[in-house]
Amino acid sequence: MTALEDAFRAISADALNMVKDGQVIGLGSGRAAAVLVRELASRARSERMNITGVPTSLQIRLVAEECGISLRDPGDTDKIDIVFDGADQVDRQGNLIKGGGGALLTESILIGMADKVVIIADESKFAEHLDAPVPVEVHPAARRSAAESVMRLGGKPVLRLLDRGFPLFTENRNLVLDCSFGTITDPSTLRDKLTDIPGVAEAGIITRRPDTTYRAKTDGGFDAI
Ligand SMILES: O=C(CO)[C@H](O)[C@H](O)COP(=O)(O)O
Repeated sequence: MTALEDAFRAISADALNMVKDGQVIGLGSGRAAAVLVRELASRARSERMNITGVPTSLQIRLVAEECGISLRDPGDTDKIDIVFDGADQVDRQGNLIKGGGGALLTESILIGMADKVVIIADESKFAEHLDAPVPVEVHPAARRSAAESVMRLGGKPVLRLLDRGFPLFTENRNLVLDCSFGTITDPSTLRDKLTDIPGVAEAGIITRRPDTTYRAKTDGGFDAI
């Protein structure tokens, strides 16, 4: 196990102190979320807590199923007690870039319905301002028109491809444009402009400030903001 995985496990142990019996828990996607989900399952078992997980992707659903967490579909849920998720970048104000795994639409929906948002990211993801490419989920019929609109906003869109040049399709059968804007000084306005583009299902900028943000350190330690 790497020091970073140690840090994710230590963070999970701390973060799971927030979870109470009977709660509905949003399960984010990615590596940090996968560590937390495994810890959640073992905590729920050892403390005999009855927890319902709501997965943000098939990736995390598979992890949760393997651990025996009982699950509910996002579409059957209107309220989540706590969502635990990762992030691709975190700025000083707590704005996030998400969608590195292509699960941005459901992640954003769960963050929107959660009472509490907890983010776990390694220290390389923290920056003064957001400047990483913004994943933008687009309907295939808007592949070109949405890319043109992104360019008019000053962005450089790149269609996300898998190995051998095959395009990535999200679980919603959409495409992802990874859009570079340089330094993003006004994430909220950029998010609004991107989500206004016809055919855009979601933009991977989250402006809801997390209740807790954990920073995993490469020496195995962590801190919380
Ligand atoms: O937004 C996401 C998936 O769409 C992930 O939360 C994000 O990519 C971070 O993943 P990891 O913990 O593997 O670095």
